[in-house]
Amino acid sequence: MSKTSDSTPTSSTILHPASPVSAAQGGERASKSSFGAESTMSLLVESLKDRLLFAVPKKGRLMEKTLELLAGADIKYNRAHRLDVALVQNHPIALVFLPAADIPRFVALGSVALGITGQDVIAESTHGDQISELLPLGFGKCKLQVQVPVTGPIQTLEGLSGGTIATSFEVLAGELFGGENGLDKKVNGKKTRVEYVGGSVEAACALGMADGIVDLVESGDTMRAAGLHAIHTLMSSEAVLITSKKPHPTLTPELSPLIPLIKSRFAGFLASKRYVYASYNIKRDALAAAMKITPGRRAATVSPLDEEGWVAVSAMVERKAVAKVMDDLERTGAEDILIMALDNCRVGV
Ligand SMILES: Nc1ncnc2c1ncn2[C@@H]1O[C@H](COP(=O)(O)OP(=O)(O)OP(=O)(O)O)[C@@H](O)[C@H]1O
Ligand SMILES: O=P(O)(O)OC[C@H]1O[C@H](OP(=O)(O)OP(=O)(O)O)[C@H](O)[C@@H]1O
Repeated sequence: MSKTSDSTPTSSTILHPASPVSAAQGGERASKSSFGAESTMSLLVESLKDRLLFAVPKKGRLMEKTLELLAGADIKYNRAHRLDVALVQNHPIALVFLPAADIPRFVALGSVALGITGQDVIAESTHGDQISELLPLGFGKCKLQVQVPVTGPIQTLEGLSGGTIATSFEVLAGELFGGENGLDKKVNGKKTRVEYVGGSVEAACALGMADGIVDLVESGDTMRAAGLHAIHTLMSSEAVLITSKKPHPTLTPELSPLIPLIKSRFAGFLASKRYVYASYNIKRDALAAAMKITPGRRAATVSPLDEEGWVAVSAMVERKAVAKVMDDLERTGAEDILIMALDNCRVGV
């Protein structure tokens, strides 16, 4: 995660000044002869006025899954090369492509109405208390953990107090050790040094620069490869859809309904990836046992078969459990067990 400046962003600062565009062309690069850069930029800023601004990660792990989510929600846009703003073609929305680390500030300060970023980024941001989480998105899952060398002399949080910690999460690490209820006060009063490192944090101990680190863990491969292990978890994190707790200045009655609409579309698309649709036939006297295996999200659908004593059942089943569900159904006497992927759905949020 990179350090970010604290300047208050405005519409014009979210555009990439090196890529003048015409609003009429929906973000296509303008012909150089038609406008000066200033006028095309003011044209595009002008076109943002009647749109809901939605900040999304411009690179890294969160970007790919976010683009899938936008496609699943039928949010169509053209993004010109090197431009950090894209006008959505089928809704009054403008996408703003920003580093994940900057998105909480743009949302909290009202430069954009919606955003997608990691919960760890929000917690690290000094604007975290102004952010409202609308929907967990199920990707970007990781943990923020305190890690020390497996064979090192320090194996406890208390042992780290008064030493040196390397991290990209200065605020959260600082609070853990030096905060009002931090470890330093409880253990020995010595101040723990928190050194900011922008990347490859796991190398800090081996290079003798720190006694421990605070860093993200997803698979744990990096931690183990660096001869480290976790001794404390500060938080778990996943990507979330966020908005500001304060009413957004540009949310007109026309634009406000877009927020629940986007949330509902995202929730439905995410559910369609999490669940599959199961259908099968079973004897009525084995139905009770089968219902325990496929209770459905709300309830299963049961309909009589055109054969005495048999019923057809359909229910949504978690994709990750589907193999065992089919085994259990088979053992219960179910036949003609079919599993169908969901292209999309709406689940009510
Ligand atoms: N293994 C991981 N390493 C870093 N971030 C992860 C990991 N797994 C999930 N995440 C989530 O992704 C976010 C980083 O997203 P992304 O990579 O887009 O940010 P970035 O700033 O572009 O990357 P970088 O941290 O490399 O600069 C983290 O804040 C966290 O929420
Ligand atoms: O548990 P893992 O799956 O190994 O992932 C965790 C690693 O991923 C991130 O590093 P990143 O890949 O962003 O590179 P960086 O070290 O430059 O931040 C993070 O800083 C950890 O080092």
